[in-house]
Amino acid sequence: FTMADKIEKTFKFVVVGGGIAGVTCVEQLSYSLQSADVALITASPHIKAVTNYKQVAKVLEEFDVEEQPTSVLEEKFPNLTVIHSAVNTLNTRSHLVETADGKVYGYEKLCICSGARPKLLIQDKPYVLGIRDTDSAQEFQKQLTKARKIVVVGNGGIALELVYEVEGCEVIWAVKDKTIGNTFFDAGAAQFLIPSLGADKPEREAACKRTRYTTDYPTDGRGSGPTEPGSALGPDWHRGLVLKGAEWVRTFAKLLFWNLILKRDMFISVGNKTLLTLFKKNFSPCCGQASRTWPVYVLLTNGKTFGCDFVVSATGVIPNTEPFLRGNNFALADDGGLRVDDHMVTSEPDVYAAGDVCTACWDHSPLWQQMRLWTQARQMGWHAGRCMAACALSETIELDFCFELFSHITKFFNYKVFLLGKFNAQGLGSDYELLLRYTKGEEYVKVVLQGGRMVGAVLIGETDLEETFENLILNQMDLTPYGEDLLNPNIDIEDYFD
Ligand SMILES: Cc1cc2nc3c(=O)[nH]c(=O)nc-3n(C[C@H](O)[C@H](O)[C@H](O)COP(=O)(O)OP(=O)(O)OC[C@H]3O[C@@H](n4cnc5c(N)ncnc54)[C@H](O)[C@@H]3O)c2cc1C
Ligand SMILES: NC(=O)c1ccc[n+]([C@@H]2O[C@H](COP(=O)([O-])OP(=O)(O)OC[C@H]3O[C@@H](n4cnc5c(N)ncnc54)[C@H](O)[C@@H]3O)[C@@H](O)[C@H]2O)c1
Repeated sequence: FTMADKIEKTFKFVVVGGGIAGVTCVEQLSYSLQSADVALITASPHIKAVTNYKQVAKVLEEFDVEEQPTSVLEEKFPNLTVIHSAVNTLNTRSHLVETADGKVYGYEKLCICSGARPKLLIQDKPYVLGIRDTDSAQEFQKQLTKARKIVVVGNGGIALELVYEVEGCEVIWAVKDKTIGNTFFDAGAAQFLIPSLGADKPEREAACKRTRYTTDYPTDGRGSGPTEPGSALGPDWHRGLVLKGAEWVRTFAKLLFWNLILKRDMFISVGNKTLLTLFKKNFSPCCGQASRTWPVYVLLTNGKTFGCDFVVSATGVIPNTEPFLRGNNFALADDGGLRVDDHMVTSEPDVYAAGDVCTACWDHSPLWQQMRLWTQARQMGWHAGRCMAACALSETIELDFCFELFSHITKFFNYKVFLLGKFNAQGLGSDYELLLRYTKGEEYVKVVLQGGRMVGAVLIGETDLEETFENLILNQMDLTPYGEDLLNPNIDIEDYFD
């Protein structure tokens, strides 16, 4: 039998993936073309839905994210069919997909929203864990309840959240960069945040304008199996998970500033007895743990060795492209994502992609960059849905305004964080100026100026400057006459520009 002999049904639109990108795309399609047959094929039994969406300013947005049963979507959109299975094969020439249960579906237009998975330094379960979906977060939590010491490798969003949240367990944080949080922060912002690592956490968390991740009901292992990745966790994923180690005492993360480079070949994971013995002979004890043996040892490139219960590899993501590549001719970007143009179209005819699986390869606005984030997954899914519908109706649409300016609202170490534009002067070379305002423990404000115009900003704490700064970046006003008054706390900057 060929795939074509087994076709169950042909849909006008098929979307693969029940994460934020796929669900937003499906909603957009089902809403714009109510008579069109739409199918959502997803490996995970639940979908991620955006709720309480709020536009904070012109591009800054916030929303909650709920894990919902797929029936909620089907009830809302009568033209939608949800198929619970993973896509195993795609044939772009015949416009067919085959799922893990052997069923074949035809499509006129397809959107791939299969997300990404952790880029683990080494595959060695249960000693090396990645965190992506509900199952992997629960596995981490389970292992942590028995752990006395863990090693966290990586310096991005997940590592930052973990070293702050984990309690009752010693944390060795292996950072290869000179400062912490390098995917979001420069050295100044890192310096501002570091004292929070050693401080007691506040009893009540500060109210925070950020997207929130919730599950409606207790997670009980209904999640997808190991070969079927679930949707990515998102903001506040650790809320509701007790992240306590075995000793049940509050210790603070140990920040080891040794400028480590942890390369795959230097990273020794030991389930292997020979290595363990060999290793123990040369093992130079540290942190007063001389007499203990550990399930796994980690050798860092600075020559230090640490024993621990397990390692968290929080070292970025790899787009989930594999099932779609065989036999097709997709152009891939350097980061492994499916290359898409400004209409979210891949290099294969009638195939679109959105969210973490794709790489935005259009000419970006000078103030936007792709980061694999919740907000961008929503924006791309929405834009892909609009483009697919417009194409079916022979209409043309422009790239949406949200891609004009990068914006991200989040929270680290219990501080509100707003990132705008070229917040770390990305790609500006040396042709920029920085203005800084720093009040220890309260706020960190950084403005990036180029040619007297604001091109980026980092706001940490309760600054209330986000809307004004977003405006100043979007309108590209010459700010030279205001000089350093721009950040003068005694001047109400909003009145200034009204
Ligand atoms: C721990 C953690 C914390 C995060 N925190 C934040 C944050 O605070 N702020 C923020 O902006 N972003 C955050 N992110 C990033 C954010 O979650 C992702 O960028 C976003 O969820 C990506 O959405 P997506 O729809 O592209 O992919 P995913 O959410 O990964 O969804 C992919 C979907 O595709 C399905 N799928 C995969 N392969 C197949 C297949 N072959 N066939 C059928 N279905 C398939 C999966 O089951 C899943 O439903 C975080 C990520 C993690 C892991
Ligand atoms: N609050 C938020 O916005 C938030 C929170 C968590 C996760 N996320 C997103 O979720 C995704 C996954 O998070 P993540 O933290 O794994 O990825 P990330 O891309 O944010 O960070 C990866 C980190 O790993 C480091 N790294 C890479 N290879 C390494 C190696 N061999 N040795 C040591 N360090 C190495 C990088 O320098 C970088 O600091 C990202 O897209 C991230 O943006 C966002």
